[in-house]
Amino acid sequence: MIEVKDVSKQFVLHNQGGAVIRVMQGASFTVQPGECVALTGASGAGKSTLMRMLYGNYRAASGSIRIGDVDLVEAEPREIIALRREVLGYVSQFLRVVPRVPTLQVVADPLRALGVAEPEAEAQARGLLARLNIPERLWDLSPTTFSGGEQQRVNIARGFAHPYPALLLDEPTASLDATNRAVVLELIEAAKARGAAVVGIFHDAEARDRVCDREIDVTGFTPARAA
Ligand SMILES: Nc1ncnc2c1ncn2[C@@H]1O[C@H](COP(=O)(O)OP(=O)(O)OP(=O)(O)O)[C@@H](O)[C@H]1O
Repeated sequence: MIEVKDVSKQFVLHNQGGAVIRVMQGASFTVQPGECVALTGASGAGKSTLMRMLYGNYRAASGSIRIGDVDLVEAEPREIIALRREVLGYVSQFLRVVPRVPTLQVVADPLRALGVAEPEAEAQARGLLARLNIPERLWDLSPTTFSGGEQQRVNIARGFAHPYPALLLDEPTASLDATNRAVVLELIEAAKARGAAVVGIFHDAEARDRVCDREIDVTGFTPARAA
């Protein structure tokens, strides 16, 4: 489902004399449906950079990243947008939303974009918000003023609303208490059970050990080591 082959990445710092920073070389791995893989490695090793390439925010310098039937290295922006709508979900650590949009709508939006009928999209959003213990009195408010943990749970509800075949998770349990952390781990396990291919960064080692089948240490892809 997710197939990364010989990916390299470098950054050119145009405002610093065109300095070139080579951060990745020869990154190759596959994630099967129903499998969860954790990206590990020391700070600065390239976990976030790899995640951004998997989501299509950064373009790899070479190699291929196949998710579904799209190669993110070659894809046109409209193909990436379609992939994100239908196939590739992403739960980032922080919620980014359009101001003044109510929470219920924030969570139901990905379903509406897929053509799911309004009552069904809203019912699904309500179910997830309740499961993630967001008080019902908050559902009609914009999440911009919510606490860090509340915002993260809204983000998780949004990311799990549609059964994406591929899912990227950036520290999905970072700001959560024990109860909500357990709910998120159950959601990840359920996604795997229905066949999602999951890649995540988990600094929460216990969570990682529970839901991940395998770890990939991205230090193995840093140019000095890979050379
Ligand atoms: N936009 C960018 N421009 C220039 N260099 C960058 C950029 N993004 C990342 N880097 C560099 O790439 C390297 C990898 O960074 P990255 O954020 O991917 O590491 P990480 O493993 O996610 O670290 P952490 O665990 O601290 O978040 C670092 O040396 C960083 O400075």
